[in-house]
Amino acid sequence: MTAAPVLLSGTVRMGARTLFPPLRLELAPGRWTALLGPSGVGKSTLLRLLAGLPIGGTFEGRVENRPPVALMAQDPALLPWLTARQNAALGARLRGEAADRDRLAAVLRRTGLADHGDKPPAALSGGQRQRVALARTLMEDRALVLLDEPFSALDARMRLAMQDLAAELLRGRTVLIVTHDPAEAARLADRIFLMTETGLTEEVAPACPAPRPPADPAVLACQGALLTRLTEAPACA
Ligand SMILES: Nc1ncnc2c1ncn2[C@@H]1O[C@H](COP(=O)(O)OP(=O)(O)OP(=O)(O)O)[C@@H](O)[C@H]1O
Repeated sequence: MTAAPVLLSGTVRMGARTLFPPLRLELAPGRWTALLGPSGVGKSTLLRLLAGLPIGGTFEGRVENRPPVALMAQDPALLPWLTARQNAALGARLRGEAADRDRLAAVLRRTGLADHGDKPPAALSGGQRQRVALARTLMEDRALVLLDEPFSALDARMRLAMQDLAAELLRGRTVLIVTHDPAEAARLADRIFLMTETGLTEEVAPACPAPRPPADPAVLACQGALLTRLTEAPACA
């Protein structure tokens, strides 16, 4: 979809504090990149910069080759006065367009929300609300898709199913997923980066095509290596 890699380079200052030193993150076109790291290190801030959204601090750097973006933020941010179905179709509504009804029905069905489409967010569980936000993201036809802990509220079985669904429906897109789950990164990503206060380091992703079986030996080995690296990384101030 995107011809050139999306490239973010630069540093962020939050008041007197440098959030992260100058770094360079390159997203391979049409591939999944995973970003892991301690809480507060700046992962969501990187996503917001890639999405072209304001951040709490000052960005000294640039984003190059940014195509149209869909962002699934950590907070589902559903509109409480709309139903689950209307929230899933919000992108089209905001653009003054009619949502593709067949696609909407299919996405709601495949996210397990077919029986919940008429409910307001307040009548949904946390995992259901997260799936509405996922459905909203999957409804968008964007070359760059940014996912901030998109499956964190889901039970193990649903998490695997939604990972498979996202891998299927986002095939060919450039995807950056922020996750605290090493197993998720090992299943889904073509490239994996660990973010610490000293910058980014690349970890080796399994070579076989994603989505990978969760018990694949290469996935388990990658998961273990990531977990070790994460437990060694210093916590953020
Ligand atoms: N709007 C803001 N104003 C001031 N500080 C902010 C703002 N947004 C984020 N920060 C600070 O920037 C730092 C990085 O936040 P960010 O949300 O990017 O971290 P993260 O790595 O995504 O964390 P987590 O894994 O907990 O989601 C944190 O110390 C946070 O408190």
